[in-house]
Amino acid sequence: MMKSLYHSFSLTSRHQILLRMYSPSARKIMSSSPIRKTQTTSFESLNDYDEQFPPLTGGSKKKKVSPTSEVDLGSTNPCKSSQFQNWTRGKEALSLQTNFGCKHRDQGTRRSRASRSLDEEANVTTFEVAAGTGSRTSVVELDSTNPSSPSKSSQSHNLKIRKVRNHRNSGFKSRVQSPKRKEDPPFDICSSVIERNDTSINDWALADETNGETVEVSNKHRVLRPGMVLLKDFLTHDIQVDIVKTCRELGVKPAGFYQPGYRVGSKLHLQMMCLGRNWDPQTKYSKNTDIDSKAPDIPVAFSVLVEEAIREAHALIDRESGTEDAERILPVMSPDICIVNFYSESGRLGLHQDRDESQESIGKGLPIVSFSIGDSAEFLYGEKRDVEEAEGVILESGDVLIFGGECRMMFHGVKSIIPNSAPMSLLNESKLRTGRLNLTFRHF
Ligand SMILES: O=C(O)CCC(=O)C(=O)O
Ligand SMILES: [Fe+2]
Repeated sequence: MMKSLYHSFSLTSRHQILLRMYSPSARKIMSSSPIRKTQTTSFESLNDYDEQFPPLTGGSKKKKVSPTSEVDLGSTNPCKSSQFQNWTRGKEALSLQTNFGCKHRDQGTRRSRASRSLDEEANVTTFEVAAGTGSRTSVVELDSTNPSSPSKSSQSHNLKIRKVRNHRNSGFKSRVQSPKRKEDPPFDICSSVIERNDTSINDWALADETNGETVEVSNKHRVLRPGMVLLKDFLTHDIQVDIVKTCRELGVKPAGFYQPGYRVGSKLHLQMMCLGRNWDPQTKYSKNTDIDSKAPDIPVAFSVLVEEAIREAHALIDRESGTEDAERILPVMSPDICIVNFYSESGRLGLHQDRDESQESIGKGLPIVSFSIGDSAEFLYGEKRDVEEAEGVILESGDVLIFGGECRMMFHGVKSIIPNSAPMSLLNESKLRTGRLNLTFRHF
């Protein structure tokens, strides 16, 4: 398994190009989205990865340094397209590559390079240690590649901290304050002002109502684990465009996108906006009575899509299990929170559990429903907060991932964003910036 995970995330751009050529869903991307240039995977590039998942406790582990390694493809490709049907599954990625006739040089050393030692943290009950590491609460530096994230010196962080202290000492009534941008304008997920077209998101809701109860299940969908379902290509092009436009519209308002972080100054490698209820890595869902910071409502059409996705997942679970037990395996959920993340090409999110919702919600296994739009992501998941043991799956634009029931507390994270993998037609029509938009719906 570790080997397969390792292999699944060692794909060079050449692999990705070939995978796309042979994968039906990827062909769509291939035809619309040019791949800029061929790159080779180097172990130097894993430094970033190490930064993302530093040990929670103790000193830093000495990393073995090995020379850059390339992955060669055989000159002929024996893969049949059917072999690529499952290419999104981490486990199958290894056999996929084997089928490709890939030759891995330097295999032994690569394994050790990817090696991380996070086992000692696997059993911790909370991972918000000090400034937090390796989770949604990761310690991360400012994302210098983010156009709306100006680099701040540690001096300015100190300044901020001092200001807060002065404020406290001045006798003002202090309230729990999330370390939000106050001075920065909201991040714009689109590259220029866009016009909303006539097909409003409310039309999807109407379309859904006319669909009745019949749910046709696509053969591309997968039950990854009991309670964890991947719906491939679930969001149509038009719906994706409208989601981008809606998120953009909400996101440029004062309660819109910002780079979340901690009071001490460290930030997550993404831009975030909350709908329904505010969450941030420092204060979680703690009530904020400040009227200005009220999260916008979740658009009704978003909620309709979530419920529709869960119905489709149920149909798939029933079909695969030959029972009618789906609602027990994956409970129904009607969302009252949506966390919208935007990852630039360098964006990522460490392995974490979504554990800040109510005990009741978590106890019932009410699922997290996640929409992916734009560039694809290498998504990791597993029972432990251990990158080596995690499985991987590629989430492409239009995919919906659902995890609830016994998978509700699964560790998960985004290892990387695959550059230039978004459908060109989506970018043209929505003006979405380079990167990935992700919406995770939850019930508090
Ligand atoms: O971007 C993703 O796919 C995952 C996001 C996530 O896990 C979260 O927002 O809690
Ligand atoms: Fe999460």
